[in-house]
Amino acid sequence: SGGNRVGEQVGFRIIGIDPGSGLMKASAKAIQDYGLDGWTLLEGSGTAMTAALDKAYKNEEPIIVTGWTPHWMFVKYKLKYLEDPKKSFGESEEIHTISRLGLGKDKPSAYRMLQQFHWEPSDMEKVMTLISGGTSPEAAAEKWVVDNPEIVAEWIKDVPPASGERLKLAYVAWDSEIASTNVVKAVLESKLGYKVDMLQVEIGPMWAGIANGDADAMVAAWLPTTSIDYYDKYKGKFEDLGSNLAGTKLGFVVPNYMDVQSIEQLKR
Ligand SMILES: C[SH](C)CC(=O)O
Repeated sequence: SGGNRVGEQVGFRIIGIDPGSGLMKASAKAIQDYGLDGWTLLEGSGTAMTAALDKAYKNEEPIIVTGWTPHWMFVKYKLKYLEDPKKSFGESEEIHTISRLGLGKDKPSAYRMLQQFHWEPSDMEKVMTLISGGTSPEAAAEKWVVDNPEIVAEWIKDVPPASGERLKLAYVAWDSEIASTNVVKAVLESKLGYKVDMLQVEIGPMWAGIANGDADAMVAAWLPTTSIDYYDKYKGKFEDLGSNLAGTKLGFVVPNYMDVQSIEQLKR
């Protein structure tokens, strides 16, 4: 069947990202749901996954990666999601902003800005694409802030400055969260006078850091499904400030030059 041909072409391997991510959990579920016996989901990182994709794409070689939207890879390459009729990857979700308990009292300006932070997938992809092209995350974020004064004005509406106060943002090194966290930092610093530290950690320590107060906030909670394990584990020990982006997607992603359309075709 098609699964054998495509499977043989990619060595029955799917190139994944960091093991704790919800995307990897959903990917393992898809392998189970579609009966993909003999297939291996390779653990790694977002960076390693995009490096493998770049190499394969340049040589027009077959590859299957775990992918998500928003992502610059859909701007840079001609890619498609494999159809997921069993909905192993769930529905489109939202990314939520999460803060430690008490942030609203201790740092009201940052708290208010974080509550008002909301943008579109196309906004995030602009920053991600600049970064993937070699611009530093800080410079890409600052450029986006300068280029989008009306959106930024919404985020800081009725927010008094807090000159010199410190704030700690936790994040996981996914290209989407590198973009969003740097944009939030740029606005907090340039518009509200905060000194922002960014703490890059794996997903588990990110949630633990918010729950134990080591970090003030993060803008990386994909919900209601992707981050649900951590959301449930730390329930009551964080504050959900709501959605900062709507319209995400998760799945298995392949270059358009591959003749495969659905996850079902991967079955041996
Ligand atoms: C990889 S997505 C940016 C988020 C997640 O999988 O938890």
